[in-house]
Amino acid sequence: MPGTQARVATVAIAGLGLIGGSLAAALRESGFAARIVGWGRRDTSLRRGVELGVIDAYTLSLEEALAADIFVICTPTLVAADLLQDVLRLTLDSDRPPVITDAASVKGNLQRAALDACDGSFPAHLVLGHPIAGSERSGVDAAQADLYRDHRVILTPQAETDAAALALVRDMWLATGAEVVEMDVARHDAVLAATSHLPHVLAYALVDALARSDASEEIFRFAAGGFRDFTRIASSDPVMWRDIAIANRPALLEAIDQFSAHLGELRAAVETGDADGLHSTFTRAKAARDRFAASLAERGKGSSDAAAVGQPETAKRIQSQE
Ligand SMILES: NC(=O)C1=CN([C@@H]2O[C@H](COP(=O)(O)OP(=O)(O)OC[C@H]3O[C@@H](n4cnc5c(N)ncnc54)[C@H](O)[C@@H]3O)[C@@H](O)[C@H]2O)C=CC1
Ligand SMILES: O=C(O)C(=O)Cc1ccc(O)cc1
Repeated sequence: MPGTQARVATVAIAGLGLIGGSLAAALRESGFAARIVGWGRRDTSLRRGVELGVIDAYTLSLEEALAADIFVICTPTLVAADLLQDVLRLTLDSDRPPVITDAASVKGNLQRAALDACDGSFPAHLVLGHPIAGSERSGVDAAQADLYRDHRVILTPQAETDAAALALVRDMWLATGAEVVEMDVARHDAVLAATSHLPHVLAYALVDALARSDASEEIFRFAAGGFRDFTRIASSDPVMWRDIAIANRPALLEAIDQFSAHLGELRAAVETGDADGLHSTFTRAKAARDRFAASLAERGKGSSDAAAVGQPETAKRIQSQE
């Protein structure tokens, strides 16, 4: 941003897809960093990132990327754990390591990876994070500078976390227009298992079950808006969700089991024609969903639910900022 002093010289983004590309674009637009550099193992998305004006430059050298002030891991969840270990091993003895952070959807596996790489002590320069914003799309071409605006970002600092590192990561996300909250790692993984990972598993399961049924052609031909709304997230990237399901196994199993028990109760109500039971479940759920929709509207995410989750129809495509 012309005339504004950048908070840091360089932010390096590892994994320039939807999430990394949107962060890069937002930070460029806000002037938070003087320079945004992409890092990856192959240059395809990185070259595209420069073309789109999302990043200033890129490197395939991890050592070079680690010269940045902040190194943000935005790769799929299981890759993130391996990369985090490489990065921690390379920076542990450094006098001036970059602040390391990430955007992955599960935090427990990264916390364990960090402890493993650092002989059981949590590194002070690591701040694990998770933006609660995104969509079913992936890749740098889907990046949006306003993806995080008015959305929450969860940071999970530990007792060992350096206060200045935490403040820097907090400021980085605030510069994207997000609201930053802090949470315990286990709590994060339990809450996200229920509100994000379970719904994705259910959407994939429903679409897969119907697609494999004998009447699938007819079923999809007559599916209406409700089916489309319920199943949008089954268009999400299978690699990303495979990684999330594996990384968050205990919490996701708990969420699936609780939901299965609830579905079993609903099944019994349908079987026995328990009109009161069905009516009270649906009434409770409607009230909860209406409260949720109202709170989204209040937080200023636009007039529709679609805007709240960053659907493509509402996406502002990245314009070249060169
Ligand atoms: N898509 C979403 O709505 C959200 C995703 N997340 C998390 O953010 C992370 C990134 O997700 P997206 O941006 O959606 O995925 P994406 O597929 O759009 O981008 C991932 C990027 O990582 C790179 N990558 C893959 N394997 C790599 C490797 N071995 N080494 C280096 N780079 C590699 C890819 O080339 C790509 O540029 C994931 O951990 C995901 O769980 C978090 C919040 C929302
Ligand atoms: O597409 C959607 O509605 C999402 O739920 C986006 C999303 C995906 C993964 C996350 O960890 C957080 C948000």
